[in-house]
Amino acid sequence: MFRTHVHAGKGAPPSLDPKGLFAMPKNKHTPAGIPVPEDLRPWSAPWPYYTPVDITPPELTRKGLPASVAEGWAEPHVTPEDVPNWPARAAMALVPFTFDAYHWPLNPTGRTGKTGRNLGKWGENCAADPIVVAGDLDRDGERWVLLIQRSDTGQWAIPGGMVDPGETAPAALVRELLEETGVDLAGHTPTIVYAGYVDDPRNSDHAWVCTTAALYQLDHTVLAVGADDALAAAWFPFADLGALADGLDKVGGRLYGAHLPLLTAAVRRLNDCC
Ligand SMILES: O=P(O)(O)OC[C@H]1O[C@@H](O)[C@H](O)[C@@H]1O
Repeated sequence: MFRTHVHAGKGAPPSLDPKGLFAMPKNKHTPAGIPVPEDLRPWSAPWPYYTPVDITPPELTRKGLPASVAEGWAEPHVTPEDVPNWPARAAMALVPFTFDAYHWPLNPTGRTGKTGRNLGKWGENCAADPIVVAGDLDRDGERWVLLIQRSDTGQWAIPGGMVDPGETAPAALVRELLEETGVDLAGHTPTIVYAGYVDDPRNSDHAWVCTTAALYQLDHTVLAVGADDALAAAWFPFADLGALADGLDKVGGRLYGAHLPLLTAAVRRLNDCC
């Protein structure tokens, strides 16, 4: 049985990923933050002259925000101080978080070296990630996972996306999969394999992604076509993460590294139950 230990945010161990195919995502639209030494990540560690990089893109500044709000993906609050319902948001959070002295929400993993917002919302942004697996190792000698190629980083990722306002995570799993691949799994009951923080390149000290990742198991692969913000959709070998690395290597692809903990959880679940 394949086993590996993965620290979220650190990528895969070199033995598993000698070619660096599971690298952490780089997003050309998000500047790098300042380096944060491990011992200064916790908010409790004093860092008097901490000056994170503001990663807010033009479409989320005071001037650009109205157009983004009209497009439906951004909330209208220029700073966290404008958000009216922090107690409710904190109570509903997938991963608990605290606030600083100015009542700005603080990233639950600590300092990121980045400030501002390059996500739809301040604080926690909820995503949903459908991990669709086909085939049976004993029956077929292989198992496959459905990935899409992201248009922002060019890396291969789970076909997930953000949960819309008023939408549930189960509904978002089905909607995102359909939008990005054309695969309709409405009516299927998936198994949640991961619920927590995602090491997304757009995360900052005050806005970050958490996700619910759920496993769907199909008997056979089905037709999948990249659509919406996916450049392509394809099935990759998924007997274990080594098989996935080999499959990516064959097409010269790389994994969206932030999804490695989610896929690791899926492999563990599959191998535990079979
Ligand atoms: O694809 P968009 O909507 O940009 O962002 C959501 C995705 O980004 C990741 O952090 C999440 O795990 C999810 O897959």
